[in-house]
Amino acid sequence: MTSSSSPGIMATGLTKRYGDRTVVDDLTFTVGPGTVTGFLGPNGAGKSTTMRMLLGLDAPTRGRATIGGRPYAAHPAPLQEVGALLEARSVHPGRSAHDHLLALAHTHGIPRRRVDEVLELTGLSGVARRRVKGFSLGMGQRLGIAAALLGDPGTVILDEPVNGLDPEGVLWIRDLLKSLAAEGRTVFVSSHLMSEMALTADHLVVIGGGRLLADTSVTDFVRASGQDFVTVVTPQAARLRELLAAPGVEIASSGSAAAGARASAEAPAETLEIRGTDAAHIGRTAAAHSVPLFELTPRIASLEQAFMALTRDAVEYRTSTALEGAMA
Ligand SMILES: Nc1ncnc2c1ncn2[C@@H]1O[C@H](COP(=O)(O)OP(=O)(O)OP(=O)(O)O)[C@@H](O)[C@H]1O
Repeated sequence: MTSSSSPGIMATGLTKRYGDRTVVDDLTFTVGPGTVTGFLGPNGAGKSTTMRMLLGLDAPTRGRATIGGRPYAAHPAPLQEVGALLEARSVHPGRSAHDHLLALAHTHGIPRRRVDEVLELTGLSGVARRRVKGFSLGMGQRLGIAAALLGDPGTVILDEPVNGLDPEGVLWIRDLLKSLAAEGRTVFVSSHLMSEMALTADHLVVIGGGRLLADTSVTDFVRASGQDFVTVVTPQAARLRELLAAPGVEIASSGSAAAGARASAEAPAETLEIRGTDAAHIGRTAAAHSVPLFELTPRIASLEQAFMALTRDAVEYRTSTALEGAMA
């Protein structure tokens, strides 16, 4: 990383009104270096608008945003300080990926060799001479990320970078973001995909209806929501209930016998949802008393549930598609 050490992103009372609608409402948060910070919110929550204000593309109605201690526009070489991928990209369709990046490098005083480096980094070397016009959504997304990284910036701001990527691309983005953070960069990445953020981010800034709902670590976010549970399938549900009974432990039965998880000589297996204790304790207790378990699964989907619980009132609109997307 060539740029100065990165003191992060700071939003103070950031507010945006369109007419009489307040779409970003008095947001104050900081994003520190060395970790991936997820910017979560349902569709229409104001994530893109906030990112555009951070990047000086929209003027705040009120409040202030700085990156590395200054407003974006005050950086003499912004591309070397902040790399951004926003939803709307402008790439000349007749140009090749290589030429697009080279033009960008020239304009911003970035050495030519950096073009090949970012092409390599984003897996585009093999298609670098092809016209962007023929690129898939995923390839276009990779090109956008290549452009964001061209200036070797200390801060990276990416709006929904996994949109349009296939599973391999999603995995690649996850690893890339983590390695950028491990190099000490500030990484701020928006998503409405909770499960993806659970795997990628260490810290979360959550908004709904333009307001800050949470600014916390992923672990604390889930823990605070009280939505964690463990799924257990056992043919000795009654016995396991007795053994696990303790203050704060809640055991619910889904009632259904798990098809295919039935041992011929035993009672039908029952599926239990257990809250207030963890999988390790349940597994040890069951083993110590020879209670067979056919399944013991900590539910990491709890980030979805925590998020849904938190944003339920703040969701501006929902369609079944948006909801399915949010649960993916
Ligand atoms: N130029 C604009 N004029 C009027 N309203 C706008 C404008 N830009 C955004 N909005 C509104 O502001 C709200 C927040 O939009 P924004 O795109 O920031 O949300 P988001 O969280 O990024 O959602 P998504 O994931 O759907 O992009 C939406 O209701 C949107 O319609």
